Amino acid sequence: MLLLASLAGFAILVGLLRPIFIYFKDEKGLRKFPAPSIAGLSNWWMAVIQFRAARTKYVHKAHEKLGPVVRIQPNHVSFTDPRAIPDIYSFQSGMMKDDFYETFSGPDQFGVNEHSITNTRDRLVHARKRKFLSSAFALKSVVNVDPIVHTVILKLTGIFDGFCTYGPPQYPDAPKPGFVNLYKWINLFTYDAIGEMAFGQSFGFLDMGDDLATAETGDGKQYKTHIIPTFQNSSYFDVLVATWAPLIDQLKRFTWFLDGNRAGAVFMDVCNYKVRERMRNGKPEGFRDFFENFMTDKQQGEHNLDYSEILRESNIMIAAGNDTSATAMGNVMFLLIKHPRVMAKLREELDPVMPADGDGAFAYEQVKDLKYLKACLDEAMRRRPPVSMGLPREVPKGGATIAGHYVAEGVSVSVPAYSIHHDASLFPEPYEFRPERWLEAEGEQKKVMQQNFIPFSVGPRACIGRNLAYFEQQILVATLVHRYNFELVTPDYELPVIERLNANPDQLWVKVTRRFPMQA
Ligand code: HEM
Repeated sequence: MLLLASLAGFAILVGLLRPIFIYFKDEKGLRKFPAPSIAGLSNWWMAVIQFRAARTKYVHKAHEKLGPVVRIQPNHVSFTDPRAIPDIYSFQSGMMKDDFYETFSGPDQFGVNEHSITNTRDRLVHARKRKFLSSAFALKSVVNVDPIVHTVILKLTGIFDGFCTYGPPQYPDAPKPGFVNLYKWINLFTYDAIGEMAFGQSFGFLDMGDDLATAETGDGKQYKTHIIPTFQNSSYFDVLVATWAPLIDQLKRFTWFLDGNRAGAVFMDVCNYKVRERMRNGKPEGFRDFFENFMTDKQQGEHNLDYSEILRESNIMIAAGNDTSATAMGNVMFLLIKHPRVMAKLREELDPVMPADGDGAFAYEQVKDLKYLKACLDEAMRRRPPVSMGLPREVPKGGATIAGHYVAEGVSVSVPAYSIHHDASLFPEPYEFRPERWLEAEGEQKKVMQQNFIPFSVGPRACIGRNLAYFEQQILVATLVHRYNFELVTPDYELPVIERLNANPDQLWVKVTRRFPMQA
């Protein structure tokens, strides 16, 4: 007994002393970088700020206090010097995604552990996937689905028109009667839209007014799940666990009973159902959905992907295609409602474009070149980037010089988009929501702004869905702004951020009324 207690005591002592020993030994020369609290010594500082769903906020504060280079984990250095963007993310940097991304892998319902385009760390595997997926998201493919998305927008406007006439249902969690959670409705829209665009079949969430999705296990059992909280729980849990990247597998094994741990598998079951449904139904009539685009090339040659890969990449289309876009649209709507001057100016641009006998939903052709609309979208993604945190990359063999600082190989490095977007030397008065800055800037200033605007990241791992993201925002935001007035619960309401993987807005309760008489 005594021997056991001594062994346990010894193990605890080693567990406590090891990080201190590593810290002072400083083999990678990281002690020269300042660190907030115990971040240089232990991963607990990161774990706590992730647990609070506020990683970027605390990393940003650490930079404000300690300067442009900060050690935010024992093996992770964060940079807010803009020179670090190409040094870390460009093609030439030679950096790959680090082991943080392993948290998004694991066996699927058939026991296969296939990496997706977003989390593979293998250069060749990534290049192959990027090639067959990029045609699915090319601007031409996106524009092709405009009539399909149009019908989904009309469904949403039909529902909102009903709210304006009869009042919305009584939501028990609404802070005031007659208010609706705009962010939730936008998220129902993004699911239905990606269902149509990617698989030729909507999720049917707008019709239900709810996010209850069908899921299918590997052995064919079907069940229902609320997909929005499922995805949110899963990404919150995965990112928290990734704090201890080398221990991800063990941590997941010992936390099997937590909802967040199980949520990833449930989300995969929803994707499995969607893919199986698409395979049963065959291709949709009249247009090429993204599924067909990535299964075959332009000459109709089959890519011959195996089911695990089809499932993984479909999962990414559903996950990446929803949460970021809904976040961006929730944010821009909130910022427009908060800034009536900007809203009025945007309407001046939109009103003449919608014909008097139009159906109320903008077509892509009508909005694609509207400059003020684009400036509003960019300004919102600058102020509230949907992916705010620094995306970690691993310094390759031989080390690297980042923004003038030598960093040893194997160290994780990152640049948080939020901090770059709020650097006053790049974006004057950075906390102001002023879309005009994108139209007024000229010459060198314009170049600086464009180079340091990184909501979609840059380089080989930059967002592949950027065209789709702008397309959805342009048509939906234009339609909502043109057709409705929105009122916040109180004019001074500030929309909180809940940072899981993406920096999601909290609930956005608004009162919706029609701008024009009901016939338009
Ligand atoms: C406003 C909306 C969006 C934002 C802000 C956004 C942002 C980003 C960012 C920052 C990355 C880099 C992630 C990393 O390095 O870990 C990324 C990658 C990616 N995004 Fe998006 N995204 C958006 C919409 C979409 C959409 C609509 C899709 C497609 C359905 C999509 C698909 C992807 C994919 C597949 C990757 C991985 C690319 C690769 O590793 O080669 N995204 N996105």
